[in-house]
Amino acid sequence: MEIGFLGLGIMGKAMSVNLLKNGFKVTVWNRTLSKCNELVALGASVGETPAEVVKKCKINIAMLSDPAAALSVVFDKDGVLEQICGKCYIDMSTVDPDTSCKISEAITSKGGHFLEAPVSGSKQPAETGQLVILAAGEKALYEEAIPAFNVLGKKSFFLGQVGNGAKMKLVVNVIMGSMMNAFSEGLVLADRSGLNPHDLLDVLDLGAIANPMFRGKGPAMLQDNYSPAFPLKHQQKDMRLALALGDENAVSMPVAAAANEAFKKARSMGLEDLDFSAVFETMKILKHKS
Ligand SMILES: NC(=O)C1=CN([C@@H]2O[C@H](COP(=O)(O)OP(=O)(O)OC[C@H]3O[C@@H](n4cnc5c(N)ncnc54)[C@H](OP(=O)(O)O)[C@@H]3O)[C@@H](O)[C@H]2O)C=CC1
Ligand SMILES: O=CCCC(=O)O
Repeated sequence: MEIGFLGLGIMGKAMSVNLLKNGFKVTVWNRTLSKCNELVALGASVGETPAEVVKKCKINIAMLSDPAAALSVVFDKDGVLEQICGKCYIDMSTVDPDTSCKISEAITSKGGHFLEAPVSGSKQPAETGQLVILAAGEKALYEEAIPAFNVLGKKSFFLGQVGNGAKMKLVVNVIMGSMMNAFSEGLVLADRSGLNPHDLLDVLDLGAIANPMFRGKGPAMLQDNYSPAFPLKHQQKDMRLALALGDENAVSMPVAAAANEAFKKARSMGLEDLDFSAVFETMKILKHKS
């Protein structure tokens, strides 16, 4: 199966490398075209534009930063829409349900097939094919994409109509963003009240709230190491989109709203390209001042 892959950021690069290593032919495109070179060295072909990739490949995957990028790659000149008739488009970016529906309607009205399939899991699961895939849209395309999903992920869910994948992803990430804030506050509180925060990590890891995120990110955070796996700017984007979903559905979300403010504060401090765990830095400053 030949797959077109649009967007070679942290996730897209790891996912397309994984597809190549597992025997798929892959044609890649990235806005900054030079990022395609590493993939070419591993056997990928390159398309000069999204339209060129879609013209060549029956199944196309996108992994783009945000709603604006997802819309631009589909609707702009030389975009996906120009060649989509009879072709398949799977958007794995994290976007809001409205963006996903807009893309779906445009693609299907041109005779293309659409699936949204955002993922849970970060850089390392993308490298090792351990993502959790949250698909929704055309069931026949979901079934056709299973061989690729089986390489990219450890489990795929089909969630029904377009928008449900986006909603599930936003709900997961709003919980994750709130947890990261609570974790950061706890680490600062332990430190400022005279405890060893490394002891806190050990205690947490043995109790009812042990989880891979605390276990994986905690030690790095205590060394001020925020090498980006999931960039903070994307986590804040997901908080913003999840809060908008809460707004639409009259769901009061005070915890998420407070967490969003901390991520915004981190962006204002220039931390947007670091890992989202860098929100910890905002807590350190606040506690210093108090
Ligand atoms: N990192 C993670 O842990 C996870 C991320 N996600 C989601 O996956 C998506 C990608 O994340 P990630 O790989 O980390 O992000 P990166 O910031 O590393 O990559 C973003 C990609 O989007 C492209 N892009 C940005 N703006 C535009 C535009 N206007 N037109 C065309 N292309 C554009 C970038 O191109 P260029 O190289 O030219 O800048 C790059 O290929 C996001 O929606 C994110 O929320 C989901 C799960 C985990
Ligand atoms: O959207 C990003 C999710 C990151 C993760 O699941 O660790």
